[in-house]
Amino acid sequence: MAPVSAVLTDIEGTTSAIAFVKDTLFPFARRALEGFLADHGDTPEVAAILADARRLAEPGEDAPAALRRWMDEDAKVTPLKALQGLIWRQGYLDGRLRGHLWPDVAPSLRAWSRAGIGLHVYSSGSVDAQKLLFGHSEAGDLSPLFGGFFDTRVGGKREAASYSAIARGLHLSPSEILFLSDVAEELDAAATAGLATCQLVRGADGTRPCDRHRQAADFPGVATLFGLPQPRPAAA
Ligand SMILES: CSCCC(=O)C(=O)COP(=O)(O)O
Ligand SMILES: [Mg+2]
Repeated sequence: MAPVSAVLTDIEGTTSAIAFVKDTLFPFARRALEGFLADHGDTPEVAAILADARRLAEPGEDAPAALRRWMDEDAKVTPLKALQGLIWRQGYLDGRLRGHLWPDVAPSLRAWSRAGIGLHVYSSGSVDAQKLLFGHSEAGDLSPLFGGFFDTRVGGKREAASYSAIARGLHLSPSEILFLSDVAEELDAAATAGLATCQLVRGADGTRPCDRHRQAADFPGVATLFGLPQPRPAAA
């Protein structure tokens, strides 16, 4: 096993509770959708997202209807993810949203970063949404810890080619990168591309363990398995 020089992490189910994404973030965007489109639909950024949505919509379906359907299906479609990121921005900036992180995550990320391990994110949530979640997290602004942010623009999370592209983008050999996720199909794709993998099996999220990959209950457990530093003990 090559030593780990970089960690690539998923968000939902890995750094953050599935319930935060499904019960807080998604309903926030759903409630705000119509008003946001009415207020911002003419801006170049939102107009480009709507054009992309129309291109991917079913025949006869308009962009708002397609966006609502994708929300209902939890579809990982790039225009929906881009729009959700823009809607969440308002909530993060005015304090209605704060990014949930499991308590073990921030201390471990800080320890790994101090040790020179590169930290990167790969989520179906848009790059903007990733930066907002880590920038306005319950543990403060963690965005400076991360070097790279990747979303579905690089490809789907269940496709090996996406992980190869990320490794090329980071100028690293795939075997130096440790990918963390709760989802077996994502870990399978990463392993096919040659990345090291570890499944986060978080009891509170009801993750189904997958014995094709090494498993940890939290980030210190990942550190133990892969020889990464442990967080500093909390001050008494
Ligand atoms: C960037 S936080 C929102 C996450 C999100 O929109 C989502 O669909 C979950 O994707 P993940 O790849 O982090 O499981
Ligand atoms: Mg996940």
